Amino acid sequence: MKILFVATEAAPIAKVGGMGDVVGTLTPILRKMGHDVRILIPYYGFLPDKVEIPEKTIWQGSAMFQTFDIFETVLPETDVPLYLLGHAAFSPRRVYQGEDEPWRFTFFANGAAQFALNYWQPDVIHCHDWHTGMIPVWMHQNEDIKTVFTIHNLAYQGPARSQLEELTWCPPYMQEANTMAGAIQFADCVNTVSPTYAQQIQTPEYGEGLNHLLALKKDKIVGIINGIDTEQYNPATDSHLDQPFSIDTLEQRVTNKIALQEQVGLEINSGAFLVSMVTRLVEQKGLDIVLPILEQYLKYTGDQFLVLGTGEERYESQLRELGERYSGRMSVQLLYNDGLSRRIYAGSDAFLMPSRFEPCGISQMMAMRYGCVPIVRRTGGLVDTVSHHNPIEKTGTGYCFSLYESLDLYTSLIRASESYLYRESWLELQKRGMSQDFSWQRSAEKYVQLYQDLLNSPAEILSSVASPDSTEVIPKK
Ligand SMILES: Nc1ncnc2c1ncn2[C@@H]1O[C@H](COP(=O)(O)OP(=O)(O)O[C@H]2O[C@H](CO)[C@@H](O)[C@H](O)[C@H]2O)[C@@H](O)[C@H]1O
Repeated sequence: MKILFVATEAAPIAKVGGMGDVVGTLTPILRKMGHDVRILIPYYGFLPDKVEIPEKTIWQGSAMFQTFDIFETVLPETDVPLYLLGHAAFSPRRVYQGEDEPWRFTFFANGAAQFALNYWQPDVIHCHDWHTGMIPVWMHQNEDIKTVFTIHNLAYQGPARSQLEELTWCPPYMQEANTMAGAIQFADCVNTVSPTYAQQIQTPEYGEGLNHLLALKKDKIVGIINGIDTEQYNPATDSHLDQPFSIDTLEQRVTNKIALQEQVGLEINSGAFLVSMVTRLVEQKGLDIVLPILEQYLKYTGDQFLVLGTGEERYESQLRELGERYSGRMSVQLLYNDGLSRRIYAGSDAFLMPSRFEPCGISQMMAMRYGCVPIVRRTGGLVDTVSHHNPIEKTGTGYCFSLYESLDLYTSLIRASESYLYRESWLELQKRGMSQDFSWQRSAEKYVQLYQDLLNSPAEILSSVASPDSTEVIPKK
């Protein structure tokens, strides 16, 4: 099959969050399975620092009264052909955060559709999030190209219909309120990145205003859990670590903890319980329930707290202020740094992810792979990837709490912190996390099945792709 991934991110060269991980790690696996998979992303200003790009364009096209160039290269360390859509709008050295976002990404989607129609025609265009949401709308009546639309973040829905109409061609049959809604209505298949979240988004609590539409389209919505690149993210071979280790040499992990404490300015104390977060600092990630109890937690315990992330100013400033007051016990790293994120997974004792909602979550899987125990809220993909620790039965991989409330989070933190004192049981917990299979293989097979069903008989998608898990009871908020 010929599949074109169209997205705004692709790890390792243009990654802001988990969508980049998915695009950059799923595509090489699909190619290994024998499919001609290629990626198209915008040609951002910083890309020449990250990948070799020939000066010569391979194709020129036009969209929304503008011309654009297509350059071809290869995603580093893979054999995935990578197309870059070049235009002045993408020259700044950033992926997001411009006032021109609605225009530049609608233009990108338009250019991508032109590219697929006129230069390299795939069997399936696999679109990701609102930025590419108009592609399924425009392709709706094209019988040769099917579309899959993956929701990584339902909260960002793109320009509203009224603004869209000023930007581009909105076909008369498109009645939806914004780009994301258009994609949900017209894609041949919509998927999100975990079975639990696929169910949750059909409820008012998680539907971000689109729950009715999603419930109406439920027959074409599936949940396929994300994987991680287990070769790239392997504590036994990761060159960013001071001391590589495996499940059999877990006692050596402490060297990474000490090196991390030293690097981020925490007191060097291998016995202190070190809890970390690596995250975009946005409302989704649960900062609103962390901040009210953080000071109390630091006062009550001798634990250490570390945050790596960037995002909204209100969160950055509150964290910075607390970090200054609890210097040595709390460290706040307001930056994006892949190497440091790996050192955090390898050196911290616990990884906190108290998300308000979580389509899948990749960080908690990376944490477990590196022997860092997750403390998560039972929501979305966190339900599907982390199970609650039961020291008697010797089961579970982390600490889970249910309510989106500071008190529930606090209780869970204290419980984890106290359990850390029982070293043997903690070691077993770490090992259970490290033994989980988070590789892409099973999910990649589900995507292939989904593409194949789409090309053969669209009506059968759900019966063959949806896993039994997708009928799970939706946990209450
Ligand atoms: N400051 C920083 N420095 C270095 N690395 C950082 C970083 N901040 C974040 N990261 C990295 O970015 C990734 C975050 O991925 P997640 O899936 O956990 O969340 P995100 O909300 O971005 O993804 C969205 O899309 C993905 C993919 O579908 C879904 O899993 C998820 O639920 C959804 O919200 C991880 O690889 C993490 O290490």
